[in-house]
Amino acid sequence: ADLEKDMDTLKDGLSTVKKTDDAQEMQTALGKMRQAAEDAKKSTPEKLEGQPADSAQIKDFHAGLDSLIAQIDVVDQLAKANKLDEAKTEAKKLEDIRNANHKKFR
Ligand code: HEM
Repeated sequence: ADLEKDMDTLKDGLSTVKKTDDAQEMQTALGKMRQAAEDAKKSTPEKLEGQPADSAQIKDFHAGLDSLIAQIDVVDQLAKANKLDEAKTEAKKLEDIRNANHKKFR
């Protein structure tokens, strides 16, 4: 899928994670977010077009997505333990990661 589509999937997933009071629904949304973040690594942001795959900026882009995936897993563990309030608190960090990376790559 293209990067915009993956980003839209992340957006929909995050909105569900923030809203839902159902641990199963939260986990399903996180699973879709995780897949989209993995898939996004196959794309090159417009800003970085023409950069070699081993350039520092492309590596930094991948690292940003890996940090998002790591935090998705933190939220998922809490959802799995049915700790939805804690999961939502940790989900705020997904927005921090988004904002920091959008500043760099969007
Ligand atoms: C939960 C986290 C995130 C959400 C909800 C999110 C959401 C979005 C949305 C809605 C767009 C606009 C898509 C469109 O044009 O239709 C976008 C664009 C973009 N995002 Fe994210 N994003 C997230 C995390 C990240 C991360 C971690 C990175 C990089 C490591 C990133 C990189 C980008 C880039 C590069 C674009 C512009 C697309 C392009 O250059 O082709 N995003 N994002």
